[in-house]
Amino acid sequence: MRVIVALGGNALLKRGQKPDAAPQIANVAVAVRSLATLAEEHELIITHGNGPQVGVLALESAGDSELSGPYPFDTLGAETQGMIGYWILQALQNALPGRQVMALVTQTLVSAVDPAFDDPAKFVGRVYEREEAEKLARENGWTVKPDGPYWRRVVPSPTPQRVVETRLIRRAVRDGVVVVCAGGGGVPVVRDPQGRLTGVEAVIDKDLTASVLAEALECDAFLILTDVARVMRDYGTPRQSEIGHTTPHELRAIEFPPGSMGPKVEAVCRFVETTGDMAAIGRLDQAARILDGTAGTIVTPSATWPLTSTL
Ligand SMILES: Nc1ncnc2c1ncn2[C@@H]1O[C@H](COP(=O)(O)OP(=O)(O)O)[C@@H](O)[C@H]1O
Ligand SMILES: NC(=O)OP(=O)(O)O
Repeated sequence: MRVIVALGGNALLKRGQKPDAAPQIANVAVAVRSLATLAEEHELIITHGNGPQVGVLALESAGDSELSGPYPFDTLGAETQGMIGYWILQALQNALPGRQVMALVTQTLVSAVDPAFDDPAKFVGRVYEREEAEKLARENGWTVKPDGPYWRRVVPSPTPQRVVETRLIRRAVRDGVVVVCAGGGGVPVVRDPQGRLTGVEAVIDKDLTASVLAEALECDAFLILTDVARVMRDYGTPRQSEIGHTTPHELRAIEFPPGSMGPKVEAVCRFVETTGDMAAIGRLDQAARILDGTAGTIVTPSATWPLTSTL
């Protein structure tokens, strides 16, 4: 089987956790332990988020008095691909001796007139109490929005159209390479009328890009790994309950928050509706169990879809 896995940026750097390298490398190790099992049996493509990390780099660059201004978000996105891609690459190489592994700087095409440029929605950086977030927004010209009980900076997040390096990724996967790519949803770029690429100021949702890539690479399964074991109904209320096996039709009838579970649900629904294959959302350390249908929220075209066919 060909399997694509998206690792959450917040799962790699948990809300409230200090953004040092060491805890993130430890979280990568947890993810890679569960991914190595998959790589032994399947073709594997790994994407990852970068929301918390790109915010750290943005703050660093904004605080550097040597610079005439902060680095733009396309450049910061590429930096996070290098940093997180390196952590995943090394952990996979150590876990899978003899297997070829590659981490690729990847660009994702978006539309220059995407309405998302006028309505920032992608959470980046750390969480703040409301008062502090609003003060920082006034001082730095940020937009901030609530993220659960906290507040966070948001930046535009246009819809991913295509991963520029798709053909190269397909070739590497066919050659048996485990490919780490499209980190942070891919560096956002637009193509001008002459066909030239230019970066734009945005952070793309990695779950939506993973869905686009999963379709283009004809993946058989799409897993989103994050910090919750299952998607919940009535999340955050006393009535909350875990969703086990479900369909896009059932999921689309439930409202999920934008910027966190919303894009994940949209990404898995889109993949299942378009391909008729299975997708799932679950915890970072349970990849193999999620793929065999014994953990996570499993999304299939119909409720009677035979889960054992993913084995
Ligand atoms: N209905 C829901 N079920 C489960 N988790 C939810 C739901 N709605 C919102 N969430 C939140 O979504 C978070 C995962 O999204 P996010 O932090 O963006 O993940 P990541 O960065 O790992 O991709 C969970 O930690 C949880 O707080
Ligand atoms: N770019 C992106 O979707 O990052 P997160 O997974 O950290 O939100």
